[in-house]
Amino acid sequence: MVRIQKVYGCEILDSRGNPTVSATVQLTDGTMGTAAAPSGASTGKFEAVELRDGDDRRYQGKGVLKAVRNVNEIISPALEKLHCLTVRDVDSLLQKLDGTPNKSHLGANATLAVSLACARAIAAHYRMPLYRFLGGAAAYKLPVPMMNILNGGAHAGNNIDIQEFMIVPTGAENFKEGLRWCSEIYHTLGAQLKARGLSTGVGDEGGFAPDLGSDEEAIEVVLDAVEKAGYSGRVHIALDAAGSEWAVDGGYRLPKRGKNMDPEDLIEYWTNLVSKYPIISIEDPLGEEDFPAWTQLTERIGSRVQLVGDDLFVTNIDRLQQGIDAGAGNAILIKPNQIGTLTETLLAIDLARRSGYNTIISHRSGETEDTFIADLAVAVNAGQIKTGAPCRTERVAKYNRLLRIEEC
Ligand SMILES: C=C(OP(=O)(O)O)C(=O)O
Ligand SMILES: [Mg+2]
Repeated sequence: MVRIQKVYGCEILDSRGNPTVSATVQLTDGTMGTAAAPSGASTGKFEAVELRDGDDRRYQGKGVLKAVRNVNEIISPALEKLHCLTVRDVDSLLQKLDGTPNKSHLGANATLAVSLACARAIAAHYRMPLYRFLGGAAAYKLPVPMMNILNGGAHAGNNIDIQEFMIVPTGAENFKEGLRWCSEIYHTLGAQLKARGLSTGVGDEGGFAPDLGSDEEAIEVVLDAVEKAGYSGRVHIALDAAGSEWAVDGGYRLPKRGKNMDPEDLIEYWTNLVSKYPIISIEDPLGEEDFPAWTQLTERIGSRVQLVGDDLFVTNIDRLQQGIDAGAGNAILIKPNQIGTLTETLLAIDLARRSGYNTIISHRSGETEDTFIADLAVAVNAGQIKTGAPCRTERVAKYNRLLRIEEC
C-alpha cells in the first residue's frame, strides 16, 4: 500500500514579501503534492498560532525557519511511519504531535501546509482533481465571488475604517459571467477614481485604496461604478468591517476617523446602513469578544442580511458552537490557516451547515500562488468565496482555477 515517503518544508515568500511555509509531501509511489500557508494582517485573537522566529534578525523576526524545521524534523519522520493514507489520519497525527489547543507548538503555518500538501498528494495518487477528491460526487457548485474592490482598515494606508468593500454578482448566470461583471466594475471604478484625481494605488488584496470623505462615500463610489458598468440591481454590496480591530475597553474606536462608538451606536450604524444601501452581507460588524452585541444585531437585521463571523469564529467549532448557542451571526468565514488542518476546517463547515449558517471560503490578506481554497469552495459547495481583486496574481490564480473547474 502506498504511504508517505517524506515531507519537505521550506520558506517561501507571500504576497506582502513576508516569509511563509511551503510543504511538499512525497508518497512511496513517487506522487507529490505541494501547498503553502497564507498569512493574515487583521488576525483574530483566537486563531491558531502562526509560528514566527521572532528572535531572529532575518526578515525583521518574521522568518518561519522554526516552523520549517518542525516540518522537516518533527512532522516528516512521524508521517513516514503512518500506515494509512487518509487526510483524516494525517491531520489527527498532526494534532497529536502538536499537542496544544492552538497549534502553538508546531505552528499552524507548519501543520496547515503539510495537511493541504497531503490532500494534494493523495488526490494526485488517485488521479483526481483536488475538488473532486475532497468533495466526491456531491461537489458541483461554483461559488459566487465576493470581490473586494476597495480597501481600507489594516489592509490600506488610506483614511477608510471599513476593511473591505466587496461586490457580489448575485444576478449572474454562472461563475464566469459573475467574475466578468466584477472585473468590469473594478476597471470602471479605477477609471472613475483616476478621473477624479484620486489615488488608484491598491491595498493588500488588490482593491483600490483612495482617501475619501467617509466610509459611506466609499459605498457610494462602489455603487456608482456598478451603475456605470451597467449592473445595477444585479450586483450587491458586501462589507468586511473587521470590527475586532476597532474594539477598545468594551466599546469601539474607529482608528482612522478617530471616532468613539459604543456597541449600541454600532448596531444602529449597521441597521441604518443596510436600510440605505443594497448591502447583503457584513463580516465582523462587531468585535470578536462581543457576543451579546452580535446577538442583538442578529436579532435586528439577521433576517435581511448575512452576518459573517471571521475573527468571531476563527474556523473553530467551539467558537462557532458558542455563536450558534447565542444566536450570533448567520454565516462563517472559513480560513483554513485559522485552525491549522484541513480536517478541522471541514468539521467547521459541517457544523455550520447543520446549524443553518452560510459558509464563505476565504483567502488571507497575505497570500501565495496556492489555489487550494478554490478547489475547497467547490468541493464543499460553499456557495461563496472571498479572494480579492482581479489585479494581483495571487488572487487571480484562485479565480482562474475556478474558471477552469467550471469549464471542464
Ligand atoms: C482576509 C481578511 O484579512 P486578514 O487575512 O488580514 O485577516 C479578512 O479579515 O477577512
Ligand atoms: Mg474578515
